Amino acid sequence: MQTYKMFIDGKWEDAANGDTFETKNPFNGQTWAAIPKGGREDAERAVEAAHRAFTSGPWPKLTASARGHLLRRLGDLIAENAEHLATIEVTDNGKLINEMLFQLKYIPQWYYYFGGLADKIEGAVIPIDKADTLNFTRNEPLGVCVGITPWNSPLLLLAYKLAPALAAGNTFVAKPSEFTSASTLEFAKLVEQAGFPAGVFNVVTGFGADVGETLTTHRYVAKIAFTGSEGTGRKIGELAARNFKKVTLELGGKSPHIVFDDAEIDNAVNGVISGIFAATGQTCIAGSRLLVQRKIHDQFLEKIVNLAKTARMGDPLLTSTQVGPVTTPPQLEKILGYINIAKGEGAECVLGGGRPDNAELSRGWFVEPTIFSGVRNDMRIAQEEVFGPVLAVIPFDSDEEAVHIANDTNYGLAAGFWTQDMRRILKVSAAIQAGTIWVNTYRVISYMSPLGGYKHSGIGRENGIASIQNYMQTKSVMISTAEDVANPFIMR
Ligand SMILES: NC(=O)C1=CN([C@@H]2O[C@H](COP(=O)(O)OP(=O)(O)OC[C@H]3O[C@@H](n4cnc5c(N)ncnc54)[C@H](OP(=O)(O)O)[C@@H]3O)[C@@H](O)[C@H]2O)C=CC1
Ligand SMILES: CCCCCC/C=C/C(=O)O
Repeated sequence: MQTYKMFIDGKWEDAANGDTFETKNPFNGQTWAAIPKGGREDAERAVEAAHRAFTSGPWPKLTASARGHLLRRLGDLIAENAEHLATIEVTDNGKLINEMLFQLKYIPQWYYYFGGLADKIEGAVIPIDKADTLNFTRNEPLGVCVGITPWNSPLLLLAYKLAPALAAGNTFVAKPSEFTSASTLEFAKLVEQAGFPAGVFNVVTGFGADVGETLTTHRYVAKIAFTGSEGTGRKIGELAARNFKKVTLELGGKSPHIVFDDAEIDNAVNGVISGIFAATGQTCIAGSRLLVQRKIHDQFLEKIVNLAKTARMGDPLLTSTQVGPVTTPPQLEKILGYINIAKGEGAECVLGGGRPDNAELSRGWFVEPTIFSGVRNDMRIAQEEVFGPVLAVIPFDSDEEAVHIANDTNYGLAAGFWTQDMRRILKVSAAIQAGTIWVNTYRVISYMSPLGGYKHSGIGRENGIASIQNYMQTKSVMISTAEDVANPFIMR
């Protein structure tokens, strides 16, 4: 049993009231760590520390190059500790070690990339149409930024927010999900080791309702970057709007994954299976609605069922495991609930549909890879985010119908399709309303490429050069070079 402390103002702290909560391993349901149950007071302390660090002390005096150097040093430390961090993530969220090792080895790139960008943030000199006036712009940091992250990929989704925020000169308070706080606290040790000044990065652990809301409403907080559910995103957006705080929201998805009849079928089968069953379906970009052209529908369905049947469920720390548990007991209940809803709606369960009948797996929070065929796009199983290993299969006839079904959802985070026809690739990728489109591949992400949602899937884009603008504001400076300032009562 491991005991953690929070990281506030460069110090390792218990919650003000001394409370802790347990964090459990989804593979066996066992408690493995105690996390401080921070509350309002702790959240306020963290924001105040971040505010002090932003306004005084060494951080605002650092050159942009020095900030970049610190970020690159942090990237190196993450790389050196990738295996340890990946193991903590797996113990906390049950994702496969293969996936988390890949993530942890890739995450340093965010700190290198945005570290490299820190000293390339330039203003402009604008030739305004005013005589004797020099006009230039400065891109300035916002102040205290808050990152509220979910349990599916805690350190990756933190990197999306923290790396550009620090590169731009802000300070930061992180609030990880109550279900997966340990990795962010382990990560804070590396921030300390990298030599960031006290208060520049803080972690408050605890529950969304009190810690999260305090962070969202505190008057010193300038910006909230959130990844999570649509419902919590809406709450955060509403609270932030009342005080004109800036937000980036990366919310849910019901991503269409389309297979046209000219697709390379074996590649498409592999892409579709990994699109929904990798990460046990617990990813906002899961390809959870499979649209298959009618001509190949039955053959394709048979192939994916046969492949999904072979998935090895088990200990996510074993590299041979292909499907791990779901992360939380509420999530398990939610997924089983949706499976019942789909059955009640008349969809045909052609694979899985419950918890595995296996003594070892029954200790953990496992759901069988599940496939429903005969789904209509107006069913709840096709419209609502399940966030689990549940695939809804819908037939279609024409390209127009595929695009119509793909877009007939409130979400618009991602989409994928498989075809060999270049004209179709260009037309369909333009017609689908989603922030990321994959063609003949799925779930590829890069620190260099913007991602985010259309419609209810969110506001703003993370990653890519432009995302650093989410953490800056522009000031326009006008300097008169005129010798006389005349005519006091007119606008200049
Ligand atoms: N887009 C994505 O990547 C994700 C989407 N989801 C979707 O959300 C569903 C539910 O998962 P859940 O964990 O409840 O997701 P939430 O959106 O509730 O949680 C995400 C983060 O927000 C925090 N939070 C919760 N309430 C508030 C609040 N009022 N103010 C500020 N922060 C808050 C949570 O803290 P705490 O953990 O303490 O509640 C957590 O850190 C999933 O089934 C899935 O559909 C979930 C995870 C990721
Ligand atoms: C297009 C949105 C991409 C979100 C990437 C984050 C994914 C995390 C995960 O799959 O765990």
